[in-house]
Amino acid sequence: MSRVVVVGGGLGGTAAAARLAKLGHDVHLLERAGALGGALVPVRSGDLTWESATASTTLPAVVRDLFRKSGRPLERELDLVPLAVPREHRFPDGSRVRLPTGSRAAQLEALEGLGAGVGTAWVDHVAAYAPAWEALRRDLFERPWAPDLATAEARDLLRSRTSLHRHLRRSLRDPRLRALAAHPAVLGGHDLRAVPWWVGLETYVEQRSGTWTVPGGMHRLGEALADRLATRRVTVSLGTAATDVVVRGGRAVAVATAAGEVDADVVVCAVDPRGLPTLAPHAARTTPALPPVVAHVALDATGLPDDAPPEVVVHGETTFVVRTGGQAPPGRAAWTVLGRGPVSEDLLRALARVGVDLRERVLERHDLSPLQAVQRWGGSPYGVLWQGRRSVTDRLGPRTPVPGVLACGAHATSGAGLPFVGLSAALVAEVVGPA
Ligand SMILES: O=c1ccn([C@@H]2O[C@H](COP(=O)(O)OP(=O)(O)O[C@H]3O[C@@H]([C@H](O)CO)[C@H](O)[C@H]3O)[C@@H](O)[C@H]2O)c(=O)[nH]1
Repeated sequence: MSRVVVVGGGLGGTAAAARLAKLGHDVHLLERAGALGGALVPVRSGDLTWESATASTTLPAVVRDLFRKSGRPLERELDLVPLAVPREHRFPDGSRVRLPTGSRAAQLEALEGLGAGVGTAWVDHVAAYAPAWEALRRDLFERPWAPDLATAEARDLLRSRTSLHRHLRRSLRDPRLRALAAHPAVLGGHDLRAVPWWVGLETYVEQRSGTWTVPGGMHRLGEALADRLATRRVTVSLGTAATDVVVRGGRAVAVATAAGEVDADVVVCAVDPRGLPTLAPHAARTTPALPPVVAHVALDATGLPDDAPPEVVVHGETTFVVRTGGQAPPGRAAWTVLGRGPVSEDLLRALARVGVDLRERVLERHDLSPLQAVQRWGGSPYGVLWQGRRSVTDRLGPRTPVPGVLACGAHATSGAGLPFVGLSAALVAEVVGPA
Protein backbone atom coordinates (compact mmCIF):
# COMPACT_ATOMS: atom_id res chain seq x y z
CA MET A 1 0.00 0.00 0.00
CA SER A 2 1.33 3.42 -0.95
CA ARG A 3 0.52 6.72 0.71
CA VAL A 4 -0.89 8.74 -2.19
CA VAL A 5 -1.44 12.48 -1.89
CA VAL A 6 -3.67 13.99 -4.57
CA VAL A 7 -3.43 17.74 -5.13
CA GLY A 8 -6.72 19.22 -6.38
CA GLY A 9 -10.27 17.99 -5.98
CA GLY A 10 -11.82 18.66 -9.39
CA LEU A 11 -12.97 15.81 -11.59
CA GLY A 12 -9.36 14.78 -12.32
CA GLY A 13 -8.31 14.63 -8.66
CA THR A 14 -11.46 13.02 -7.29
CA ALA A 15 -11.53 10.41 -10.07
CA ALA A 16 -7.87 9.51 -9.47
CA ALA A 17 -8.39 9.43 -5.69
CA ALA A 18 -11.43 7.14 -5.95
CA ARG A 19 -9.66 4.73 -8.28
CA LEU A 20 -6.46 4.61 -6.23
CA ALA A 21 -8.35 4.07 -2.97
CA LYS A 22 -10.20 1.15 -4.55
CA LEU A 23 -6.82 -0.25 -5.64
CA GLY A 24 -5.95 -0.41 -1.94
CA HIS A 25 -3.85 2.71 -1.42
CA ASP A 26 -4.02 5.11 1.48
CA VAL A 27 -5.22 8.26 -0.29
CA HIS A 28 -5.23 11.82 1.03
CA LEU A 29 -6.70 14.56 -1.17
CA LEU A 30 -5.81 18.23 -0.66
CA GLU A 31 -8.25 20.80 -2.02
CA ARG A 32 -7.69 24.51 -1.53
CA ALA A 33 -11.41 25.40 -1.90
CA GLY A 34 -14.13 24.67 0.63
CA ALA A 35 -15.71 21.93 -1.47
CA LEU A 36 -14.80 19.15 -3.87
CA GLY A 37 -15.76 19.24 -7.54
CA GLY A 38 -13.72 22.04 -9.12
CA ALA A 39 -15.41 23.22 -12.29
CA LEU A 40 -18.23 20.75 -11.66
CA VAL A 41 -19.41 22.87 -8.71
CA PRO A 42 -22.40 24.83 -10.00
CA VAL A 43 -23.25 28.48 -9.54
CA ARG A 44 -26.27 28.85 -7.24
CA SER A 45 -28.45 31.80 -6.38
CA GLY A 46 -31.59 31.15 -4.34
CA ASP A 47 -33.57 28.51 -6.21
CA LEU A 48 -31.51 28.86 -9.39
CA THR A 49 -28.60 26.63 -10.44
CA TRP A 50 -26.29 27.00 -13.43
CA GLU A 51 -23.61 24.51 -14.45
CA SER A 52 -20.18 26.16 -14.20
CA ALA A 53 -18.36 24.20 -16.86
CA THR A 54 -19.96 21.51 -18.87
CA ALA A 55 -23.61 20.54 -19.16
CA SER A 56 -22.99 17.26 -20.99
CA THR A 57 -20.35 14.73 -21.90
CA THR A 58 -19.39 12.35 -24.67
CA LEU A 59 -17.89 8.89 -24.09
CA PRO A 60 -20.26 7.80 -21.29
CA ALA A 61 -18.16 4.64 -20.93
CA VAL A 62 -15.48 6.74 -19.20
CA VAL A 63 -17.84 7.76 -16.39
CA ARG A 64 -19.28 4.25 -16.12
CA ASP A 65 -15.78 2.76 -15.94
CA LEU A 66 -14.82 5.23 -13.20
CA PHE A 67 -17.76 4.27 -11.01
CA ARG A 68 -17.37 0.54 -11.64
CA LYS A 69 -13.64 0.59 -10.94
CA SER A 70 -14.06 2.63 -7.77
CA GLY A 71 -16.67 0.44 -6.12
CA ARG A 72 -20.28 0.52 -7.31
CA PRO A 73 -21.73 0.92 -10.80
CA LEU A 74 -22.93 4.36 -11.89
CA GLU A 75 -26.52 3.13 -12.28
CA ARG A 76 -26.73 2.67 -8.50
CA GLU A 77 -25.93 6.34 -7.96
CA LEU A 78 -26.97 8.41 -10.96
CA ASP A 79 -28.73 8.33 -14.30
CA LEU A 80 -26.70 9.23 -17.35
CA VAL A 81 -29.10 9.87 -20.21
CA PRO A 82 -28.52 10.58 -23.90
CA LEU A 83 -29.37 13.95 -25.40
CA ALA A 84 -30.63 13.12 -28.88
CA VAL A 85 -30.18 16.67 -30.18
CA PRO A 86 -27.75 18.51 -27.92
CA ARG A 87 -27.15 21.57 -30.10
CA GLU A 88 -28.59 23.95 -32.60
CA HIS A 89 -25.99 25.62 -34.81
CA ARG A 90 -26.68 29.00 -36.38
CA PHE A 91 -24.44 30.23 -39.17
CA PRO A 92 -23.55 33.72 -40.40
CA ASP A 93 -25.55 33.16 -43.64
CA GLY A 94 -28.75 32.78 -41.59
CA SER A 95 -29.05 29.01 -41.98
CA ARG A 96 -29.38 26.82 -38.92
CA VAL A 97 -29.46 23.13 -38.07
CA ARG A 98 -30.34 21.06 -35.01
CA LEU A 99 -27.61 18.47 -35.07
CA PRO A 100 -28.22 15.08 -33.46
CA THR A 101 -25.32 13.07 -32.09
CA GLY A 102 -24.87 9.36 -31.51
CA SER A 103 -25.96 8.51 -35.04
CA ARG A 104 -24.24 8.95 -38.39
CA ALA A 105 -27.57 8.53 -40.20
CA ALA A 106 -29.31 11.20 -38.11
CA GLN A 107 -26.46 13.67 -38.72
CA LEU A 108 -26.57 12.92 -42.45
CA GLU A 109 -30.31 13.56 -42.59
CA ALA A 110 -30.17 16.77 -40.53
CA LEU A 111 -27.33 18.27 -42.55
CA GLU A 112 -28.83 17.38 -45.91
CA GLY A 113 -31.43 19.99 -44.85
CA LEU A 114 -28.70 22.62 -45.38
CA GLY A 115 -28.35 21.62 -49.03
CA ALA A 116 -27.89 18.59 -51.24
CA GLY A 117 -24.59 16.88 -50.51
CA VAL A 118 -23.88 18.79 -47.29
CA GLY A 119 -24.74 15.84 -45.08
CA THR A 120 -22.66 13.45 -47.17
CA ALA A 121 -19.66 15.79 -47.05
CA TRP A 122 -19.98 15.92 -43.25
CA VAL A 123 -20.33 12.21 -42.55
CA ASP A 124 -17.44 11.43 -44.93
CA HIS A 125 -15.28 14.01 -43.14
CA VAL A 126 -16.14 12.64 -39.71
CA ALA A 127 -15.68 9.01 -40.74
CA ALA A 128 -12.15 9.79 -41.90
CA TYR A 129 -11.17 10.34 -38.24
CA ALA A 130 -11.94 6.71 -37.34
CA PRO A 131 -8.38 5.38 -37.83
CA ALA A 132 -6.88 8.31 -35.90
CA TRP A 133 -9.27 7.74 -32.98
CA GLU A 134 -8.58 4.01 -32.90
CA ALA A 135 -4.82 4.56 -32.97
CA LEU A 136 -4.73 7.31 -30.36
CA ARG A 137 -7.37 5.76 -28.11
CA ARG A 138 -5.13 2.72 -27.77
CA ASP A 139 -1.77 4.44 -27.48
CA LEU A 140 -2.39 7.91 -26.04
CA PHE A 141 -5.74 8.12 -24.24
CA GLU A 142 -6.10 4.64 -22.78
CA ARG A 143 -2.52 3.87 -21.89
CA PRO A 144 0.39 6.09 -20.97
CA TRP A 145 2.11 7.34 -24.10
CA ALA A 146 5.18 5.20 -24.76
CA PRO A 147 6.67 5.75 -28.23
CA ASP A 148 8.35 2.34 -28.15
CA LEU A 149 5.05 0.55 -27.61
CA ALA A 150 2.92 2.75 -29.85
CA THR A 151 1.96 1.80 -33.39
CA ALA A 152 3.68 3.57 -36.28
CA GLU A 153 0.29 5.10 -37.07
CA ALA A 154 -0.01 6.71 -33.64
CA ARG A 155 3.58 7.99 -33.80
CA ASP A 156 2.95 9.45 -37.25
CA LEU A 157 -0.18 11.19 -36.02
CA LEU A 158 1.65 12.87 -33.15
CA ARG A 159 4.46 13.89 -35.53
CA SER A 160 2.12 15.36 -38.13
CA ARG A 161 2.62 19.05 -38.89
CA THR A 162 -0.80 19.45 -40.47
CA SER A 163 -2.95 21.86 -38.51
CA LEU A 164 -6.68 21.53 -37.96
CA HIS A 165 -7.07 24.80 -39.86
CA ARG A 166 -5.38 23.40 -42.94
CA HIS A 167 -7.09 20.03 -42.68
CA LEU A 168 -10.56 21.61 -42.55
CA ARG A 169 -9.74 23.90 -45.48
CA ARG A 170 -8.74 20.89 -47.53
CA SER A 171 -11.45 18.54 -46.40
CA LEU A 172 -14.60 20.70 -46.24
CA ARG A 173 -15.68 23.25 -48.83
CA ASP A 174 -18.78 24.45 -47.01
CA PRO A 175 -17.80 27.08 -44.40
CA ARG A 176 -20.70 25.97 -42.21
CA LEU A 177 -19.27 22.47 -41.98
CA ARG A 178 -15.86 23.92 -41.19
CA ALA A 179 -17.49 25.84 -38.32
CA LEU A 180 -19.13 22.64 -37.06
CA ALA A 181 -15.90 20.70 -37.28
CA ALA A 182 -13.89 23.42 -35.56
CA HIS A 183 -16.41 24.04 -32.80
CA PRO A 184 -14.86 21.90 -30.02
CA ALA A 185 -11.44 23.51 -30.56
CA VAL A 186 -12.91 27.01 -30.86
CA LEU A 187 -14.89 26.52 -27.65
CA GLY A 188 -11.68 25.34 -26.00
CA GLY A 189 -10.09 28.69 -26.84
CA HIS A 190 -7.57 27.43 -29.38
CA ASP A 191 -6.18 28.97 -32.58
CA LEU A 192 -6.91 26.36 -35.25
CA ARG A 193 -3.53 27.02 -36.86
CA ALA A 194 -1.85 25.73 -33.70
CA VAL A 195 -4.06 22.67 -33.25
CA PRO A 196 -2.95 19.34 -34.78
CA TRP A 197 -5.44 18.08 -37.34
CA TRP A 198 -6.25 14.90 -35.43
CA VAL A 199 -7.77 16.88 -32.55
CA GLY A 200 -10.79 17.16 -34.85
CA LEU A 201 -11.51 13.54 -33.92
CA GLU A 202 -13.76 14.87 -31.16
CA THR A 203 -16.48 15.23 -33.80
CA TYR A 204 -16.08 11.53 -34.56
CA VAL A 205 -16.19 10.63 -30.88
CA GLU A 206 -19.37 12.66 -30.41
CA GLN A 207 -21.03 11.22 -33.49
CA ARG A 208 -20.27 7.69 -32.35
CA SER A 209 -20.77 7.88 -28.60
CA GLY A 210 -23.51 10.51 -28.45
CA THR A 211 -23.91 13.31 -25.94
CA TRP A 212 -25.03 12.47 -22.42
CA THR A 213 -26.13 14.34 -19.35
CA VAL A 214 -27.17 13.77 -15.76
CA PRO A 215 -30.79 14.74 -15.05
CA GLY A 216 -30.69 17.55 -12.50
CA GLY A 217 -27.30 18.71 -13.75
CA MET A 218 -23.77 17.47 -14.32
CA HIS A 219 -22.78 18.85 -10.90
CA ARG A 220 -24.51 15.79 -9.44
CA LEU A 221 -21.64 13.76 -10.87
CA GLY A 222 -19.21 15.77 -8.76
CA GLU A 223 -21.40 15.22 -5.69
CA ALA A 224 -21.55 11.46 -6.35
CA LEU A 225 -17.77 11.40 -6.63
CA ALA A 226 -17.42 13.23 -3.32
CA ASP A 227 -19.66 10.55 -1.77
CA ARG A 228 -17.52 7.88 -3.38
CA LEU A 229 -14.41 9.30 -1.73
CA ALA A 230 -16.13 9.06 1.65
CA THR A 231 -17.13 5.44 0.94
CA ARG A 232 -13.57 4.60 -0.05
CA ARG A 233 -12.27 6.31 3.11
CA VAL A 234 -10.16 8.84 1.26
CA THR A 235 -8.93 11.51 3.67
CA VAL A 236 -10.07 14.86 2.28
CA SER A 237 -8.58 18.12 3.53
CA LEU A 238 -10.65 21.04 2.27
CA GLY A 239 -9.37 24.60 2.50
CA THR A 240 -5.85 23.18 2.18
CA ALA A 241 -3.70 24.58 -0.59
CA ALA A 242 -0.66 22.59 -1.62
CA THR A 243 2.31 24.93 -1.96
CA ASP A 244 4.83 22.50 -3.43
CA VAL A 245 5.96 18.92 -3.83
CA VAL A 246 8.77 18.08 -1.39
CA VAL A 247 11.61 16.14 -3.01
CA ARG A 248 14.31 14.42 -0.94
CA GLY A 249 16.85 11.93 -2.19
CA GLY A 250 15.70 12.55 -5.75
CA ARG A 251 12.06 11.55 -5.23
CA ALA A 252 8.83 13.06 -3.98
CA VAL A 253 8.32 12.37 -0.30
CA ALA A 254 5.62 14.84 0.71
CA VAL A 255 3.37 17.70 -0.29
CA ALA A 256 3.94 21.02 1.45
CA THR A 257 0.97 23.02 2.78
CA ALA A 258 0.72 26.04 5.07
CA ALA A 259 -0.11 23.62 7.90
CA GLY A 260 2.98 21.47 7.28
CA GLU A 261 4.04 18.56 5.12
CA VAL A 262 1.80 15.62 4.19
CA ASP A 263 3.99 12.55 3.68
CA ALA A 264 3.60 10.70 0.41
CA ASP A 265 5.05 7.77 -1.52
CA VAL A 266 3.20 9.00 -4.61
CA VAL A 267 1.95 12.51 -5.41
CA VAL A 268 -0.78 13.06 -7.99
CA CYS A 269 -0.91 16.58 -9.36
CA ALA A 270 -4.48 17.27 -10.52
CA VAL A 271 -4.02 21.04 -10.86
CA ASP A 272 -2.04 23.25 -13.22
CA PRO A 273 1.52 22.01 -12.48
CA ARG A 274 2.88 25.50 -13.09
CA GLY A 275 1.46 26.38 -9.65
CA LEU A 276 3.81 23.96 -7.85
CA PRO A 277 7.42 25.27 -7.93
CA THR A 278 9.00 21.80 -8.23
CA LEU A 279 6.90 20.95 -11.27
CA ALA A 280 6.73 24.41 -12.83
CA PRO A 281 10.05 24.24 -14.75
CA HIS A 282 8.92 20.99 -16.37
CA ALA A 283 5.71 22.62 -17.60
CA ALA A 284 7.39 25.87 -18.62
CA ARG A 285 6.58 25.43 -22.31
CA THR A 286 2.86 25.15 -21.66
CA THR A 287 0.38 28.00 -21.57
CA PRO A 288 -3.14 27.67 -20.19
CA ALA A 289 -6.10 27.94 -22.54
CA LEU A 290 -8.16 30.85 -21.24
CA PRO A 291 -11.78 30.24 -20.29
CA PRO A 292 -14.47 32.07 -22.30
CA VAL A 293 -16.39 35.16 -21.19
CA VAL A 294 -19.44 33.88 -19.28
CA ALA A 295 -22.75 35.27 -18.06
CA HIS A 296 -25.18 33.16 -16.04
CA VAL A 297 -28.61 34.76 -16.37
CA ALA A 298 -32.01 34.22 -14.78
CA LEU A 299 -34.70 34.99 -17.34
CA ASP A 300 -38.40 35.68 -17.30
CA ALA A 301 -39.50 32.58 -19.19
CA THR A 302 -42.83 33.96 -20.39
CA GLY A 303 -43.12 33.19 -24.08
CA LEU A 304 -39.74 31.46 -24.34
CA PRO A 305 -39.93 28.48 -26.71
CA ASP A 306 -40.38 25.32 -24.67
CA ASP A 307 -38.48 23.22 -27.21
CA ALA A 308 -35.20 25.15 -26.87
CA PRO A 309 -32.28 22.76 -27.47
CA PRO A 310 -29.81 22.30 -24.59
CA GLU A 311 -27.32 24.50 -26.48
CA VAL A 312 -27.55 27.07 -29.23
CA VAL A 313 -24.24 27.85 -30.93
CA VAL A 314 -24.08 31.07 -32.93
CA HIS A 315 -21.04 30.87 -35.20
CA GLY A 316 -19.19 33.95 -36.39
CA GLU A 317 -16.08 35.99 -35.69
CA THR A 318 -17.20 35.67 -32.09
CA THR A 319 -18.77 32.33 -31.28
CA PHE A 320 -21.56 32.35 -28.72
CA VAL A 321 -22.88 29.34 -26.88
CA VAL A 322 -26.22 29.66 -25.09
CA ARG A 323 -26.92 26.85 -22.62
CA THR A 324 -30.56 26.59 -21.68
CA GLY A 325 -30.53 23.76 -19.15
CA GLY A 326 -29.99 25.45 -15.77
CA GLN A 327 -32.39 24.63 -12.94
CA ALA A 328 -35.07 27.26 -12.30
CA PRO A 329 -38.59 27.33 -10.81
CA PRO A 330 -41.65 27.68 -13.09
CA GLY A 331 -41.85 31.00 -14.89
CA ARG A 332 -38.10 31.51 -14.89
CA ALA A 333 -35.20 30.02 -16.85
CA ALA A 334 -31.51 29.69 -15.92
CA TRP A 335 -29.38 30.11 -19.03
CA THR A 336 -25.65 30.50 -19.48
CA VAL A 337 -24.04 32.52 -22.27
CA LEU A 338 -20.41 31.92 -23.29
CA GLY A 339 -18.47 34.10 -25.70
CA ARG A 340 -15.34 33.02 -27.57
CA GLY A 341 -13.31 35.39 -29.73
CA PRO A 342 -13.43 39.16 -29.68
CA VAL A 343 -16.08 40.36 -27.20
CA SER A 344 -15.46 44.10 -26.92
CA GLU A 345 -18.83 45.05 -25.47
CA ASP A 346 -21.33 43.68 -22.99
CA LEU A 347 -21.80 39.96 -23.70
CA LEU A 348 -25.61 40.11 -23.89
CA ARG A 349 -25.50 43.16 -26.18
CA ALA A 350 -23.02 41.35 -28.44
CA LEU A 351 -25.33 38.32 -28.44
CA ALA A 352 -28.30 40.51 -29.34
CA ARG A 353 -26.38 41.77 -32.39
CA VAL A 354 -26.32 38.23 -33.74
CA GLY A 355 -30.04 37.74 -33.23
CA VAL A 356 -30.49 36.38 -29.69
CA ASP A 357 -31.75 39.25 -27.57
CA LEU A 358 -32.27 38.18 -23.97
CA ARG A 359 -31.77 41.60 -22.39
CA GLU A 360 -35.42 42.50 -21.67
CA ARG A 361 -35.94 39.16 -19.91
CA VAL A 362 -33.00 39.30 -17.55
CA LEU A 363 -34.01 39.13 -13.87
CA GLU A 364 -30.59 38.36 -12.43
CA ARG A 365 -27.12 38.06 -13.86
CA HIS A 366 -23.75 36.67 -12.72
CA ASP A 367 -20.78 37.48 -14.95
CA LEU A 368 -17.50 35.59 -14.91
CA SER A 369 -14.51 36.97 -16.78
CA PRO A 370 -11.70 34.62 -17.90
CA LEU A 371 -9.50 36.03 -15.13
CA GLN A 372 -12.17 35.46 -12.47
CA ALA A 373 -12.64 31.90 -13.72
CA VAL A 374 -8.92 31.15 -13.44
CA GLN A 375 -8.86 32.67 -9.96
CA ARG A 376 -11.93 30.71 -8.87
CA TRP A 377 -10.50 27.34 -9.90
CA GLY A 378 -6.83 28.03 -9.23
CA GLY A 379 -6.01 27.49 -12.90
CA SER A 380 -7.87 27.18 -16.18
CA PRO A 381 -10.37 24.31 -16.37
CA TYR A 382 -9.68 24.42 -20.12
CA GLY A 383 -6.22 22.96 -19.60
CA VAL A 384 -3.27 23.58 -21.88
CA LEU A 385 -3.41 25.77 -25.00
CA TRP A 386 -2.48 24.04 -28.24
CA GLN A 387 0.78 25.55 -29.51
CA GLY A 388 1.52 23.06 -32.24
CA ARG A 389 2.20 19.34 -32.22
CA ARG A 390 4.73 19.62 -29.39
CA SER A 391 1.99 20.46 -26.91
CA VAL A 392 1.24 16.73 -26.63
CA THR A 393 4.60 16.05 -25.03
CA ASP A 394 5.16 19.47 -23.45
CA ARG A 395 2.33 18.87 -21.01
CA LEU A 396 2.94 16.58 -18.07
CA GLY A 397 1.02 13.38 -17.44
CA PRO A 398 0.45 10.73 -16.56
CA ARG A 399 4.17 10.55 -15.71
CA THR A 400 6.25 13.59 -14.88
CA PRO A 401 10.04 14.02 -14.82
CA VAL A 402 9.94 14.15 -11.00
CA PRO A 403 10.14 10.60 -9.59
CA GLY A 404 7.08 9.79 -7.52
CA VAL A 405 4.91 12.50 -9.10
CA LEU A 406 2.11 11.78 -11.59
CA ALA A 407 -0.32 14.19 -13.22
CA CYS A 408 -3.94 14.07 -14.35
CA GLY A 409 -6.76 16.52 -15.03
CA ALA A 410 -7.38 19.11 -17.71
CA HIS A 411 -3.69 20.12 -17.82
CA ALA A 412 -2.55 16.54 -18.33
CA THR A 413 -4.60 15.45 -21.33
CA SER A 414 -4.58 16.15 -25.04
CA GLY A 415 -8.35 15.77 -25.26
CA ALA A 416 -10.86 18.28 -23.99
CA GLY A 417 -13.44 18.23 -21.25
CA LEU A 418 -14.89 15.69 -18.94
CA PRO A 419 -14.27 12.38 -20.75
CA PHE A 420 -10.61 13.06 -21.43
CA VAL A 421 -10.05 14.29 -17.88
CA GLY A 422 -11.67 11.03 -16.73
CA LEU A 423 -9.32 9.05 -18.98
CA SER A 424 -6.32 10.93 -17.57
CA ALA A 425 -7.28 9.81 -14.06
CA ALA A 426 -7.55 6.21 -15.25
CA LEU A 427 -4.00 6.46 -16.64
CA VAL A 428 -2.65 7.61 -13.28
CA ALA A 429 -4.35 4.66 -11.56
CA GLU A 430 -2.86 2.32 -14.16
CA VAL A 431 0.66 3.66 -13.62
CA VAL A 432 0.40 3.38 -9.81
CA GLY A 433 -1.28 -0.04 -9.99
CA PRO A 434 -2.75 -2.09 -7.15
CA ALA A 435 -1.40 -1.87 -3.59
O1 LIG B 1 -3.27 25.08 -6.29
C1 LIG B 1 -4.40 24.61 -6.46
C2 LIG B 1 -5.13 24.86 -7.60
C3 LIG B 1 -6.40 24.30 -7.76
N1 LIG B 1 -6.91 23.52 -6.79
C4 LIG B 1 -8.22 22.90 -6.97
O2 LIG B 1 -8.11 21.93 -7.98
C5 LIG B 1 -9.37 21.74 -8.59
C6 LIG B 1 -9.21 21.76 -10.09
O3 LIG B 1 -10.44 21.37 -10.65
P1 LIG B 1 -10.85 21.67 -12.16
O4 LIG B 1 -10.50 23.06 -12.53
O5 LIG B 1 -12.27 21.29 -12.30
O6 LIG B 1 -9.90 20.75 -13.02
P2 LIG B 1 -9.92 19.21 -13.39
O7 LIG B 1 -8.81 19.05 -14.34
O8 LIG B 1 -9.93 18.33 -12.20
O9 LIG B 1 -11.34 18.98 -14.04
C7 LIG B 1 -11.62 19.14 -15.39
O10 LIG B 1 -12.86 18.46 -15.62
C8 LIG B 1 -13.63 19.18 -16.49
C9 LIG B 1 -14.90 19.63 -15.86
O11 LIG B 1 -15.04 19.23 -14.56
C10 LIG B 1 -16.07 19.17 -16.65
O12 LIG B 1 -15.95 19.62 -17.94
C11 LIG B 1 -12.87 20.35 -16.93
O13 LIG B 1 -12.32 20.16 -18.15
C12 LIG B 1 -11.76 20.49 -15.95
O14 LIG B 1 -12.10 21.43 -15.06
C13 LIG B 1 -10.29 22.84 -8.09
O15 LIG B 1 -11.16 22.30 -7.13
C14 LIG B 1 -9.32 23.83 -7.43
O16 LIG B 1 -9.89 24.52 -6.35
C15 LIG B 1 -6.18 23.24 -5.64
O17 LIG B 1 -6.64 22.51 -4.76
N2 LIG B 1 -4.94 23.78 -5.51
